[in-house]
Amino acid sequence: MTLAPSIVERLARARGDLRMGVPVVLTDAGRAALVVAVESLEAPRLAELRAMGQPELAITVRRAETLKVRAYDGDLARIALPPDAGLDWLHAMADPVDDLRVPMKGPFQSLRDGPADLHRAAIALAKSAHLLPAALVLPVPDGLALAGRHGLTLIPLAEAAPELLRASPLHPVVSARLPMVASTAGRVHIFRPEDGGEEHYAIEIGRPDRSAPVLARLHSACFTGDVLGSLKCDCGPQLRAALAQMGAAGAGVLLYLNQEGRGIGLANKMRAYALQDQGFDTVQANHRLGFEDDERDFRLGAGILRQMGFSAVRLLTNNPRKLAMMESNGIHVAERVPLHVGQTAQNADYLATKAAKSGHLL
Ligand SMILES: Nc1nc2c(ncn2[C@@H]2O[C@H](COP(=O)(O)OP(=O)(O)OP(=O)(O)O)[C@@H](O)[C@H]2O)c(=O)[nH]1
Ligand SMILES: [Zn+2]
Repeated sequence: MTLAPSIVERLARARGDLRMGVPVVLTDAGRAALVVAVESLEAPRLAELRAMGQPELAITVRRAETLKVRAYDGDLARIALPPDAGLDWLHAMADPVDDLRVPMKGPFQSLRDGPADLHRAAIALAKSAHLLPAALVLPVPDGLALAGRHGLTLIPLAEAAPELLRASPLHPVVSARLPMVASTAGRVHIFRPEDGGEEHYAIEIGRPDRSAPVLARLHSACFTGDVLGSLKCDCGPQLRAALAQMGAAGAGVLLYLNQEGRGIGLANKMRAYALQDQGFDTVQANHRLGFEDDERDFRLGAGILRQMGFSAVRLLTNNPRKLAMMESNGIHVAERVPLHVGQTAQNADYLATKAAKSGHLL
């Protein structure tokens, strides 16, 4: 143990830096770049980056499809920043809110030479900071010296890549009894990830037998549905119905996973809702923002169940991806228990889209 922060700690710092609009230095195989998230970039830093060289805009292939930008790097596109492009142009490239009003922002000069690893890592970091997935990347000759001179966080990709790929280990923090409407025998367990990310919760009802499949639900946080009673989705009724079913059975475990908006964060989910008001469905809206349909990592649910001593579940869900992810992460799904509640006039299209495009079972 040393006083210097580890790579996991520096990655947590980098996420905080990007949210604050502070550049981060990424290095890989002798190359280096200064990276800022477009969403949090401000004019003085943009001017400084321009004065230092030729910044490149990195966006996901999803966003590139909407903008009709050529993508030569598979999952992403790199665009040379046009000489006259200012902050407004960059924000419009990242944020689809005005796409319909101002559909074409080109012509674009997509870059195809050279590796895109630093750009890819920049987008991954922006996503994990719950920002729009767009970054400005400025190649620099000596990343180490630059980071040292300005006190910037330095991330060597060779060290960071395994950390970005693995599910962060979670540690139990505390648990306490919680009598609830659904059951007076409730207990809330808090789990904290090592990577400085969101905490997740397990709500245990009764004392489920660890040697038999437990009635379980993986619930993804939905502030609008769970708390506000939104009629646009079925999350609130699903949450309450799952707890009620566990209460009636006398045993069960509900994981409340803080993966708001299928992992894109509440601000981005609200951006998706604004696009839905323009006529796009839930999947199209995510794509226009530059995200995949579902950015959640279900491995952490399996990890929490294992830590709590469960190895098999009767899973309350209509989502086949959850079944597959449980099995591939060492939790046997003995049974799928369907959970159809909370249909409203306002969420009929949303539920139909989930069945048609996301494979949800009816
Ligand atoms: N990005 C985005 N997220 C949404 C939208 N509507 C709901 N969510 C989020 O979706 C998550 C719920 O996931 P769902 O796909 O509805 O259901 P599921 O949990 O995968 O599947 P079930 O187990 O069958 O309920 C929550 O995190 C919600 O915040 C939307 O329109 N856009
Ligand atoms: Zn919801």
